[in-house]
Amino acid sequence: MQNALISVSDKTGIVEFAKELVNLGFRLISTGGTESVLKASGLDVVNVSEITHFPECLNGRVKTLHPAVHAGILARRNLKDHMNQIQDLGIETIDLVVINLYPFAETIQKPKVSFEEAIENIDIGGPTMLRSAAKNHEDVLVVVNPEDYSGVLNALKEKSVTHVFRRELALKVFEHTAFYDALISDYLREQVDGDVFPQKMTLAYEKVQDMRYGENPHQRGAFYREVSSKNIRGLADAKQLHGKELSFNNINDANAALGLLNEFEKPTAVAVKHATPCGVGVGIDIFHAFEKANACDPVSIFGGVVALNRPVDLETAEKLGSIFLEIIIAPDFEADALEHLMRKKNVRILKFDVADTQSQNQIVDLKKVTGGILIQDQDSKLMAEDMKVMTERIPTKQEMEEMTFAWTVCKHVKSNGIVISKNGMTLGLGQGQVSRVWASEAAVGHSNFPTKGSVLASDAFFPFADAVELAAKAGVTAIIQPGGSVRDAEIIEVANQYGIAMVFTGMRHFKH
Ligand SMILES: NC(=O)c1ncn([C@@H]2O[C@H](COP(=O)(O)O)[C@@H](O)[C@H]2O)c1NC=O
Repeated sequence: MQNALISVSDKTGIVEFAKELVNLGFRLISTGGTESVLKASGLDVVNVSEITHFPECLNGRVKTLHPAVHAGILARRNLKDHMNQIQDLGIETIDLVVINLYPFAETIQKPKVSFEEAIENIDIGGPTMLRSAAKNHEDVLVVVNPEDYSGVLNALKEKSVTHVFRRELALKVFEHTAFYDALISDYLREQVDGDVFPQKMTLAYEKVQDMRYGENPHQRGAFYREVSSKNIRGLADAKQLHGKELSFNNINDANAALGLLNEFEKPTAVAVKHATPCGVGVGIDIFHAFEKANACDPVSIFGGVVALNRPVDLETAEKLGSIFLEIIIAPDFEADALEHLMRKKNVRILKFDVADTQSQNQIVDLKKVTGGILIQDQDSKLMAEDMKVMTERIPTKQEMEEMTFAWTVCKHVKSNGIVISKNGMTLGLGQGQVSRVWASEAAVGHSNFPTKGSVLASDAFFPFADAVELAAKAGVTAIIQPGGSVRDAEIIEVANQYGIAMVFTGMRHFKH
């Protein structure tokens, strides 16, 4: 008779699975809680202590950690010596191992969980048996995921348990235990020093969905959610109210829109195309904010993403609905507004409140490079200090406010980045250019509105005075930039010549 050892925290489907195993001729061995559930359904179960001849002890810290269990799992059936040894020791083989672990992830994500409770939810016996069984997968079937119960039963019934199938199950175990341990080390690191640049880096992500394809149709893609005690909220938590499944590019673009929107508290609308802002507006209400974002570049917004930080009313929905958009994201939608937007078959409507992410500035930023990964703090600050006025002319209060807006947007544009704005509305965005003067030309050149009386933000210092000359000709009255160029004196002098007010922020915002 073959032995199946079952010890599960998540008891979903275990009774049905165990019944079928009995029908297939397995004897069931189990631990306390699992044994009770199985026995309650009328199954015959041997408690593991009858195998180990040792009682469960230390409040369940030691139940299955015993040579009788591990030798029974690890003995190689084709090695006579192994089989003789276990026979001499009076140990029976364990042929099927069904385990799922203490819910460590769920525990550390509970609000105000104590350190003690987290530690008690580190499963020791379970991973040890899983690893033993996965190591000896040629002889032992190992099931870590309840979703595999039916597949395993089918394979057993049809006598079609192949080497490939065994290996697949073993792989699932090591993926699972590696993920589990990554969560534990992440949690402990948080408790110890919160070091975000540890010597050994492990990350815990679980798949949310496979995408139809990646950035291009010939690339495959999938979306993963970060799992940690920090309970990071992001697009994986957005509720899709309408439209087709999100694509790889949709998620990337929406992420860029939310990152920028996250900076603002007043009613704000952000339009993004190809992960690049193409219009940002701050208004007295969300309708006016969106009108500004749209007016900035009504051409590029076509097929783009719009993210808003206030609920959408019918008036705003009518305006949004008049444009072809891939995605609309807002904290909520009034019933008539949603009904109006849902008339459009293709638009994806996401309910997500960016305010929920506002305390998440501890998160690191990862960039994949060939053969490695770059990790840095998020660019979560705006300025090193209050704006320092560098010119003879001091900016007006209105210019100061406008420069703060332009600077905030500029933080989110690809370098070299230049933003021109007026009245809480971007007029022109020059981004992703390889020279600062080209970025300035693009910002001025793309404006649909007169730039006279506008302000200009530059994500890094001006290497030359050419961009300032260009801004002056465009009618820019105030410039915000980090400063720090060897030519700062010359650049300030040019600003003085044109009566432009210039402030330094002491902080650069490259975005490569
Ligand atoms: N201590 C042990 O030897 C041990 N052996 C199995 N477990 C875990 O105990 C859980 C099942 O316990 P129960 O059957 O008592 O509800 C499973 O999640 C299993 O992974 C153990 N618990 C923790 O390490």
